Amino acid sequence: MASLSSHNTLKDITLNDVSVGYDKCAVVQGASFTLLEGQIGCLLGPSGCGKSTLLRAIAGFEPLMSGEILLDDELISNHQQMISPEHRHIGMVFQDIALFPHLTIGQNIAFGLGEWSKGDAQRRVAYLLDLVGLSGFEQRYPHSLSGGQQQRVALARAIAPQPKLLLMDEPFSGLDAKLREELVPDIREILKHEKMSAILVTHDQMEAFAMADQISVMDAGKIHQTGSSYQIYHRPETRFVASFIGHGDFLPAKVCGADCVHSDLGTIRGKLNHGFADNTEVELLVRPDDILHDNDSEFMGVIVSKWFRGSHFLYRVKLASGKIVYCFVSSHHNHSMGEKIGLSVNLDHLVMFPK
Ligand SMILES: Nc1ncnc2c1ncn2[C@@H]1O[C@H](COP(=O)(O)OP(=O)(O)OP(=O)(O)O)[C@@H](O)[C@H]1O
Repeated sequence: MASLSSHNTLKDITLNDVSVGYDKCAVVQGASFTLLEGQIGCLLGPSGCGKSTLLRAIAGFEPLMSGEILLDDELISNHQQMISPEHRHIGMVFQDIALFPHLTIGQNIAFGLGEWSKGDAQRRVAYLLDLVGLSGFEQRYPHSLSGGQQQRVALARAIAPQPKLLLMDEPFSGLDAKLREELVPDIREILKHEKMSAILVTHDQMEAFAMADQISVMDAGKIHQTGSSYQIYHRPETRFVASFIGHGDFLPAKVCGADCVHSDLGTIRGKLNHGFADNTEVELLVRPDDILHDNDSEFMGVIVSKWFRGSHFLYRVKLASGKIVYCFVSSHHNHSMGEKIGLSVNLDHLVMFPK
């Protein structure tokens, strides 16, 4: 097995057409993306779609069936060879925090610094304790820390040896929602401060939005789209991405020109995502914030469900055609169930899929 020649610098990672599986059966097929130096990537998808398998392949725990993985243009895996995990200079953080219970917090963080001089290791530990907000905890033991504090230590331990890349497999899923909400932006800030390239695995899109610069949305072993949070929410490239990310409905529509469609909510104008011929029957993605409560509109719908969300209501509204759509309305407009309200659509890009 080969070994990487250099480390302690931050690197791009590229996956080219990677397939990984168990017992000759591929569970990840044709995965490709590049993550630039210092960026945080995310593999986002439902349970069982192959996120952890792909992450394990990047770490060097799973061989590739085909394709290749490059770290700073250096081949680390293809179907014939793989650099062993310990020679990849990749750090890992898991859901199961797994700190060493018999070692102090300082010793836990210093665990991967065996080749450093004692003085350098001490300085690195002190620096990281400060960075993760745990100065003064060096002599404590893991059991005396909260779950969030332990996860900060796990992060400090993983980045202590300055890996080329940090891999995080559902690192926040064992924490309660409130703690997660506080910890996720903190961890992002720490990684950005360290200019650390990282890949996060999660099935939680809010976590992905809060953490990642680049999200790869996966389903059934395939990456459907890689892009920013904005791109995957507003410019989904597949029907799966459109339905998995955020709330949304598909409105039956018919193309009526270069920039318009006819629908149950009238003629809607906007830029088309790709060229459909006139009269093509399509499904138009409409998000709750695309549908406006409009008393002047001729298009009416009946409220069939409502949720109070503080600043606004999320209504489910049944159109004359029987189609039901989401609609955000300011919480000053407290309509009753069964009430009819006027609706109009405000879209600048029309995201459509063939029917
Ligand atoms: N060691 C293994 N041997 C055989 N099949 C496996 C193994 N590990 C995972 N699988 C299968 O591979 C598929 C993908 O699993 P994987 O754990 O990668 O998905 P995931 O997206 O990370 O799911 P989750 O979010 O639930 O952890 C699943 O069908 C799973 O049962």
